[in-house]
Amino acid sequence: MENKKDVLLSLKDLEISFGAGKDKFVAVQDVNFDIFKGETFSLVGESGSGKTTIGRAILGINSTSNGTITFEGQQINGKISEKRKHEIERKIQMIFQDPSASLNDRATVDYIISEGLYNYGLFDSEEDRIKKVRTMLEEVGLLPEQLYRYPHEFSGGQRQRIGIARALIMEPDLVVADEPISALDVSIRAQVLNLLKKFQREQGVTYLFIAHDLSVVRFISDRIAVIRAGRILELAETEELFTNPIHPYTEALLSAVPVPDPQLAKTRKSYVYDPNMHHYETDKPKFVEIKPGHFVYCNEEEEARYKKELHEQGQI
Ligand SMILES: Nc1ncnc2c1ncn2[C@@H]1O[C@H](COP(=O)(O)OP(=O)(O)OP(=O)(O)O)[C@@H](O)[C@H]1O
Repeated sequence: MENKKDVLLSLKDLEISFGAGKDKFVAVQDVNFDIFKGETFSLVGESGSGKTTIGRAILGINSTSNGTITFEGQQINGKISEKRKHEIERKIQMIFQDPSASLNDRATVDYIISEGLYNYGLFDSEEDRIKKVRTMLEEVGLLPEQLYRYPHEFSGGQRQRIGIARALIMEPDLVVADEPISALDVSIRAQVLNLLKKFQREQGVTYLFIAHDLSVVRFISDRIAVIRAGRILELAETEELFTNPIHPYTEALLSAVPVPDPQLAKTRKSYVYDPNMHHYETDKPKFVEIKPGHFVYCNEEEEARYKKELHEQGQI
């Protein structure tokens, strides 16, 4: 197991905008976080909050308008050499939400899983390549004899397994998993999450897991960042976020998470978040580390109030 505190990816003051002039739309701003080697870091927020935009910027698909993305200590946004770009495209892989749309339906499973191996010459001989692909198929719970089938011959869950095989065969350091289970049948979601965790244990791969639902990420994440309207509002270790949420938006999201215990469900407060309570343009909020490892986006007055409350509760 690698030291979890080694930073693999770092986003600093990241801003991503679309359009220009009066049509300019800032989709992501003030985004600051590090992802440690070997962890599962989840980015959670409602539809349109900017999760996919951040994931695509890390992969180099979206360009950034401000700030830096650093991977293995080197900046990867903005101008980078073709050689470095090629290297990163192997090291950072993506798993998509909709396995039907993301797999080429005219290609066999063998071709889909091998494509990256061909692009990077990651095999010694044809025999070696087939062996790698067969082993990977078994690793994701499919049968080696299904090698020459086409994606439409598989169920949704099996197609997602093909998508996972295609990403993991590249032995990436980071996998951006963008809502990898939300298009799947509820009954097979846990299996796919377990499969992702298995690869993490075996290969030490790091995940940036994107989801719109906190309950999905609770059991797989080491740390969670909550995003709303392009800004990260809170970031903490998973249990810390669930037991001691600080930002009112996180509290509102958590009050929507179903609680299995009916008694507990009755006593839990229900929060409604009013976005107008924050005046970001005039307040100059910052992403402040309120407790060790627990960050909240807040202005000075909120910071003082949060700290006072935590002090009174004996948390700091
Ligand atoms: N290419 C683009 N051009 C213009 N606006 C865009 C583009 N891509 C994304 N946006 C806008 O940026 C915002 C963030 O979108 P994004 O897809 O990142 O959200 P998301 O949190 O991933 O949502 P979802 O869960 O629906 O995928 C949205 O308002 C979206 O309309």
